[in-house]
Amino acid sequence: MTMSSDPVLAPGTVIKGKWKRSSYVIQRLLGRGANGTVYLVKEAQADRQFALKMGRNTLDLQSEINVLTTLHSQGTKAVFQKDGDPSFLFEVDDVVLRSGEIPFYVMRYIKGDPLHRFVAAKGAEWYGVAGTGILNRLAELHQAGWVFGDLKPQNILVNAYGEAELIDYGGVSLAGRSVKQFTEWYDRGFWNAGNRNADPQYDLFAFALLTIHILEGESLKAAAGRLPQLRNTAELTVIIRRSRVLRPYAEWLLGAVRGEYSDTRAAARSWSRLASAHVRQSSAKRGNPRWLGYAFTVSLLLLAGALWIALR
Ligand SMILES: Nc1ncnc2c1ncn2[C@@H]1O[C@H](COP(=O)(O)OP(=O)(O)OP(=O)(O)O)[C@@H](O)[C@H]1O
Repeated sequence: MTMSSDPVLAPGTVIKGKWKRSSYVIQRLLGRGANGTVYLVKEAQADRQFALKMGRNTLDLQSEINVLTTLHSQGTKAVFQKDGDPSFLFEVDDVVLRSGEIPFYVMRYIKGDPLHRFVAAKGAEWYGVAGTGILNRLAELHQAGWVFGDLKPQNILVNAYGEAELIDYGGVSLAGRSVKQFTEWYDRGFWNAGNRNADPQYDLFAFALLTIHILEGESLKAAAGRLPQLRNTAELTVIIRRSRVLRPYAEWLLGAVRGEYSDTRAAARSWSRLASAHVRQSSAKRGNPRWLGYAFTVSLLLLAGALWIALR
């Protein structure tokens, strides 16, 4: 939700932290959402670029900043560190603007497209690669005792190689608490498939629904429009079983919709196997050169390697 009373700061505006005294120059708007406005910025004294997220008022963003700071201090390394890159959370401070004192945080700038746009541009086959990255990120969070909550295409940025990063930690909850923020279509409660307690299965359900939405959007739209009492796992099972495009992932999706996975890391591994098998099969069917299939497999292996390095 964007408020018209919430003006976008112009390029060239300098944001100077009240406490830490660092200055950042706004280069352009990256996006706006319910919790804040995100800008591409450059350090005033150096050339490094970051993304800077600013709340609209004193209270906005505070809980998101608290979660990020805790994750950071817990050393949830794989979530926050990519080899050579600065940590995801770079700095937290307040800025004094005409509208009052506003909290902001500075994070790694992720060059990529939201998941749905990435798939629209590259083709459905690439969904498998991006999905592996998403599930690995979720596995890291779950292992650290957190649940992402509001998984949606806009909260996932994917680069040209299919590497996916989660952004927007505003919906993250400690496992065992209630989910703070969710998007109806991906929400277990909306589909009468379980409660809104933050558990790893909640995120895996959301991932499954996200997959159905991106690859089989019309069927999901029709089912979501039915009366609440008609929305259930049986309905989702029919969509999954009938869909040609979902077929490579059908068994995996059914498991996630039914809440059967107790270990996100194992679920990510089995997804990754399905994704590479699917790519190999479809490139063989189309008579594509074998290297094309290998290119996907290499992308998956690179993701796995990066993850292994990050977790060491
Ligand atoms: N680290 C980042 N690197 C690049 N772009 C980013 C980054 N963080 C956010 N963005 C962009 O800014 C947009 C808004 O960010 P974000 O989703 O964090 O805001 P929000 O207010 O929490 O949104 P929502 O209403 O979805 O909860 C994103 O959709 C994305 O396009």
